[in-house]
Amino acid sequence: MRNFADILIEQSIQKKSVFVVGLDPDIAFFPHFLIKDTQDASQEVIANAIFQFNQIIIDAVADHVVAIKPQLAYYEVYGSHGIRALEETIAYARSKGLLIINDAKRGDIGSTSLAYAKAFLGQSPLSGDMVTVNPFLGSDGYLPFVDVAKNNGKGLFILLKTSNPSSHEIQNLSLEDGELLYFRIAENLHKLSLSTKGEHDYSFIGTVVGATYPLEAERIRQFLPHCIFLVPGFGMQGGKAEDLKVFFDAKGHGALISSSRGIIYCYMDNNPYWEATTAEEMHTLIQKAALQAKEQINAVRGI
Ligand SMILES: O=c1ccn([C@@H]2O[C@H](COP(=O)(O)O)[C@@H](O)[C@H]2O)c(=O)[nH]1
Repeated sequence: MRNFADILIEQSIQKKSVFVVGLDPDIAFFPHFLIKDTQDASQEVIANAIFQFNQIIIDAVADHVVAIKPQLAYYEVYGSHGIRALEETIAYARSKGLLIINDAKRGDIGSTSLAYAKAFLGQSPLSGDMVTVNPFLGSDGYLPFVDVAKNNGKGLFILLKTSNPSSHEIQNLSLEDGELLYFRIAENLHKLSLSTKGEHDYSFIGTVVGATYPLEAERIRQFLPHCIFLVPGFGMQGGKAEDLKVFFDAKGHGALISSSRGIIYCYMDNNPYWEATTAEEMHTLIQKAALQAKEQINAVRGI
């Protein structure tokens, strides 16, 4: 049956891109034309600057990315104003034809997970197309996301092997039978993916695998042929384009590669005067960085 993975794959074929830009707005790195006084500005002023920043990025990357990935923490920190900026960003990205991955990493007891799932995959103004989900409360924590995604034609990414340096502390713990914890979660995911495959043979239930762990990714890719990988950690965290091949299937599908700071703050690179960057300069530099990243990734995919 047709599912959200079909939409994702068809859009990435049409745009010739599996690249995703993360929207992690930190006003400490905003040029002065967006905000000058970061200490005393009201939350409303900050939220307006965040939306303006995001609009510039979305305009610059829209031709080169299949989705944007707002990181919820950067909006929640400004309370209701921040959430308003997020809602405006989601609506703006949609108007440019982009898919939206809310990087929220939610997961709770079943009843609360259901509420989270409705917030991020239902009819709420916060709702995107996909959401990241923390599986560490067990299946009653993530199954509500699966149900709501299925009923609304959307998708989710369950954390498996995250990109951060200490991810091994918990995710690589050895279980009694010698299996690693993250791999046990992969076994559950595989079962779910078999019964939720779409026309392109991928489930709408994907998984997060960091670009910083290509060895693990190779094994996970073989074991989970029906799950799309969301791959953060490319760029700023050290994930390299040349290591990305193992994240894809033989057709160059099956993974979305995401970068946040490496793209959205590229105007700071080697520029001691970055605070004076103009909107036009920001647009040009970010567009160039997104195009370059897309092409590097496509080269590895053989596209
Ligand atoms: O394993 C994970 C899961 C999520 N993230 C998030 O992705 C971005 C990465 O930002 P960069 O600037 O490209 O390093 C950030 O929002 C993380 O919270 C991750 O890094 N790793």
